Amino acid sequence: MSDLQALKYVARAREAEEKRLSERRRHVLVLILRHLVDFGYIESYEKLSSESNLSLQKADAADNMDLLRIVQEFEDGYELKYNRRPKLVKRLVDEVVSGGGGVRQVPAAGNGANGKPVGVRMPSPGDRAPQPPGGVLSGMEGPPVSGAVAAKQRRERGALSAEEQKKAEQLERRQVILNQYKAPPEVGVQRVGGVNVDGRGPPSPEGLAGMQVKGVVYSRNPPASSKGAEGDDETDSDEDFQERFERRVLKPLPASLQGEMRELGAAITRDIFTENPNVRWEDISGLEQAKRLLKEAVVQPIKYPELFTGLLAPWKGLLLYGPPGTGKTMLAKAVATECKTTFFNIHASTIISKWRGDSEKLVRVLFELARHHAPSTIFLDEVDALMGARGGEGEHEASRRMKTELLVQMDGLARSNALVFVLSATNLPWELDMAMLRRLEKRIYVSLPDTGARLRILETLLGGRCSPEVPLSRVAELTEGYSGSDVFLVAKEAAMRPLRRLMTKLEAASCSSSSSKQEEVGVHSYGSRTAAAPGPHAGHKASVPHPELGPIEEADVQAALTVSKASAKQYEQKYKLFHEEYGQVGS
Ligand SMILES: Nc1ncnc2c1ncn2[C@@H]1O[C@H](COP(=O)(O)OP(=O)(O)OP(=O)(O)O)[C@@H](O)[C@H]1O
Repeated sequence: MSDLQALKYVARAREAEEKRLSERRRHVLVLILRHLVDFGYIESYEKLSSESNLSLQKADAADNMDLLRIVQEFEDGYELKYNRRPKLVKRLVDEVVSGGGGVRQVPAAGNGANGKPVGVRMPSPGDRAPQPPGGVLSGMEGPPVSGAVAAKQRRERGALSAEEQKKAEQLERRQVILNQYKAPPEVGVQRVGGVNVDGRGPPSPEGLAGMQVKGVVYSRNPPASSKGAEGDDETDSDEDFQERFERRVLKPLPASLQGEMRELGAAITRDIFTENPNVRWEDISGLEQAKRLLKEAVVQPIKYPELFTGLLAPWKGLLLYGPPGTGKTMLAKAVATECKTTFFNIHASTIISKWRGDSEKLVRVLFELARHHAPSTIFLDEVDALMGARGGEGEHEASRRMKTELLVQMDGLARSNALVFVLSATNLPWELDMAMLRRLEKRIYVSLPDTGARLRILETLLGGRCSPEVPLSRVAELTEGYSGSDVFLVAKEAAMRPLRRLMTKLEAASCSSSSSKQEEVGVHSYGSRTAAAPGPHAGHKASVPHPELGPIEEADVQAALTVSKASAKQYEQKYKLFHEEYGQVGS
């Protein structure tokens, strides 16, 4: 097998394993959601649902499957195998644990004194290790891990035969492996969104309003960020996207985010792309070099991290700059569609207006979340609005602090190995703060489209709608200086014209039909009151033939060209100058 194939194989295997893990995590969450609803813990359901972006409308426990049944089957299977009931839950307060060598007092966890959150306890040597991946039932294979601890103690006392010794070593190795799967403290199911889900605490009666508990009819809206993800018409690629999204976002917020920071974290999570933006590289006409560079900078380092190390470590800050409407946002969306990263779509206004005064904290939380959900891309659209030159007249103190924080976070990224990229876009690159520009080390010029790219946009939009006489290549030449968005407007204007002609015909036809209807009704009503029955055209327009939408003619395109002008030409020179001075690549 060649090195390249081997790398591909490793990358694919890693992806498959990640996929399995994410699916299992998702299944557990769905089962918990179902359990909460079945037992009336509606507030807890709501919290978990919004935190995990899952709802029972989207996925439910399979028939005859619920958490209680799984636990019962596990207990029964365990008992059958080891002749005793498994211990599933341990009390954390003043519990007396009998270990191999005596009696030990477990301190109450999370009382504030030890700084640990409530309900989370650091592992101690006597703990039973968590089950390995593969589901609760597969965890039954092999003796319980506490056996490894006991064996170790006996071995230390020299009380083991050679064979027992070997077995003990195997058990220890197994424990080490199992420990690798130990859930980080924040993943504990004992507290979800600050709510106990261990069956204690009363269900909230008001939370039950509007909710049919069995077979859930959940009347409230799902969280905004999950809207659209539940559509029926998802294609395969959308499912892939959704799966990737869930793989990252189902992870609860990091435990380090507490109180106010947790709220900010939840707000930012809503800015993660939950729907597939569905922009493929091939949807973007031209800009071949920009596409290639983006792939090289973001896609490949994630796919082949082994190759992008040391000197070849990926760029962490990227800037797309160029005239408005040239496809910068499209490029970013293609990154979101095609790259397997969590995509934080951050508009300058999200950080500035919504969080006035809190922007600095928001930036910190944003980067923390991006690391938490890595590999991630933070897309900062209109980055000039966020990171204009500092120290300007009338600059607000809060804005200055936010900018400094952004720079600090960018520095942190550059130093770390976390696969987090900052992809930013601007129409006004010369207004960017110099320190920020320096940190956006890969600067990609997204220029006005050339003739070939304009022709491709026109063909994509108008192909099949135009009469064969329309010379699209000539139109492409005539639109020199137009941005992709300007070309789109020309195409739209041209396509509107046959529609207007059709509308005129339809209106005329419906006028003549209603006047003939009036005439008929009039004749009857003048004749006799009882004969005023509707005529053949009354009440519907069945006899009016529907004119067809004709093709776009050359005159339509000419007319469209006279009303849609190039909007972005005036700054072309300025972009070129900036590109020569600071840009690294043309497109
Ligand atoms: N290269 C392109 N290929 C196909 N369509 C394009 C291209 N460039 C622009 N367009 C069209 O123009 C529209 C606007 O593009 P986009 O929003 O990506 O531009 P932008 O550079 O981000 O603009 P702004 O800087 O004003 O935000 C797109 O929705 C698309 O219809």
